Amino acid sequence: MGSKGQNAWKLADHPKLPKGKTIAMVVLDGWGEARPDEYNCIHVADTPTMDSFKTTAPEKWRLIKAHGSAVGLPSEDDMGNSEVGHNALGAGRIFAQGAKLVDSALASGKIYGGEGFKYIKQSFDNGTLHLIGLLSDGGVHSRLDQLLLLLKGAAEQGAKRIRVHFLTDGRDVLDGSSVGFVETLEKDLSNLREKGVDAQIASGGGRMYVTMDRYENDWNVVKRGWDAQVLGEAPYKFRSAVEAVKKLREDPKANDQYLPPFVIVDESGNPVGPVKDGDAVVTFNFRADRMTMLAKALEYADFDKFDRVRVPKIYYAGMLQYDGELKLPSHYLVSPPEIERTSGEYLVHNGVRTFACSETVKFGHVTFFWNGNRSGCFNEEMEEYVEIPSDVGITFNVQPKMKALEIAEKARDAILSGKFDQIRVNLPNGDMVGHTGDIEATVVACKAADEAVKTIIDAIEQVGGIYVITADHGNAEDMVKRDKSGAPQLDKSGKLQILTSHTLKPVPIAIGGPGLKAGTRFRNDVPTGGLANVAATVMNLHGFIAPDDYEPTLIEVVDN
Ligand SMILES: O=C(O)[C@@H](CO)OP(=O)(O)O
Ligand SMILES: [Mn+2]
Ligand SMILES: [Mn+2]
Repeated sequence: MGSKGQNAWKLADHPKLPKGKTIAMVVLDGWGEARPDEYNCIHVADTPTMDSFKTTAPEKWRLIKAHGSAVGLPSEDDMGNSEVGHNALGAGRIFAQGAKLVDSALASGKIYGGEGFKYIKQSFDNGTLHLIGLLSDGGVHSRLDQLLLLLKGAAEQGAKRIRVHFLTDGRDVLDGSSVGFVETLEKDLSNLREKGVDAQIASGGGRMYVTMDRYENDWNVVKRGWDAQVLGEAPYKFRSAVEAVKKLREDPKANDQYLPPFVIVDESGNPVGPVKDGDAVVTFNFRADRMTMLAKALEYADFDKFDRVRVPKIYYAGMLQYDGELKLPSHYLVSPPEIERTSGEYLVHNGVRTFACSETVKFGHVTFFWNGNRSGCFNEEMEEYVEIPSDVGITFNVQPKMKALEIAEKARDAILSGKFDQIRVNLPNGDMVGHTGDIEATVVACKAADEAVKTIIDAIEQVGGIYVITADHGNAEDMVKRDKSGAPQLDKSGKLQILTSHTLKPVPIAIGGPGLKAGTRFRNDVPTGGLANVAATVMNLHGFIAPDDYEPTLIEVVDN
């Protein structure tokens, strides 16, 4: 529990809304609102439940912002993502997020005076500095410009030998863009070499196949990365990284997200950058979920998830600290946002019993991210978190229904059990299948998510409860890259450019159910409302007024 006294957690009663209603809080992952055309999979799909909210009760349906400054990102060109989206939903306030904090630490130079940088600097005289992370300008997990600044800064601070181990993206940026990012990186590294720094790329692989698994769905992914990055072993060996990516992409089934691991070798065929005793490692992603597993492998003495074979004694720092509860990693270059006093923590102190559920690939979204990047419950007696195992080793276009039905059934049972006041789920389909770029499969995915919503609201109907249905950011509602006028863009060969990434679109929020007091509706004086306004809204529906510093509620109760 937090350090505040019990009284400080007490929420004031809402003057009009009762306590004790069962509330379903549903987050459709990657479900935005966009023009209804053939590349909008939500529009194409049969989604009668989600449609009905909009058409039958417009005063209980609206759009909210889910990108840019509304979720603490540096600019309005930054698409939303699950981390910042669920942070905002759960915390009820907008925190300057990792991307922004790293930008300012680099701009001011403060990053080099911090504890984390001083720690890794100990390797600079005799060791190598390794940088591991996602190579793109997507801005969801990392950013190329930040990596380039860090490389330059580290060299100025005395790093003499640098090795970069990159993961290709194709998920937050267009598939195929990896080659350009590697070329840019190579150029910067060659500038450093001209200045006398021994700087090179040492290994690579696609983010979804190498290193960036999350929530312990498949440790093999992290192992493939470990073997290449730390041990210097991989099925493919190349003399140059640009050549590696180009060659591996020649396989007609290849894409940036799933490139196999490779290492760069010297003229005698030896890997140029395995990690050795006395080296430093920095994982340069600012976002937590897909770096936590590697952080554990790099940091923990006791580790049994795979055979690490060789565990070098290194100075390891994360770009940020990824898990505030586990204090993982213990060294980091930039302090993470301090997301405290989240709605989940308030609600347990006010007697609200919570059930949270998703499948593995989104499980931490409604637990870890929701609770401000903190693993575990606040109070085990008041909360139950249920994880449904995700399918492993597949791309989700082959299984577009994912575990939506199972999640909905768990939620239904939790609602009907009477044991919980809040039932919180994430439905992954629109996002996970949207990221594959497979339009047909994404249509199936959207329908499955809609059916899951139906199961949940039917249960709410039975117990006289309330539902709040929203999303964390867009994805499935737009599957093509567009020009300024909104027309789909073609690539050089005349092919449609498929958008695998999230979008800048707003997301819907709908409230309803038999437990919703008559006269409850969306206010019209918070037109710029965003995800951070949802926490106060949900607190109201539980019968409480949110703390003063929370973003304002979206609802009002008018006397009929
Ligand atoms: O898969 C992920 O890591 C991101 C995209 O990079 O998606 P989301 O934010 O929806 O988790
Ligand atoms: Mn998401
Ligand atoms: Mn996503």
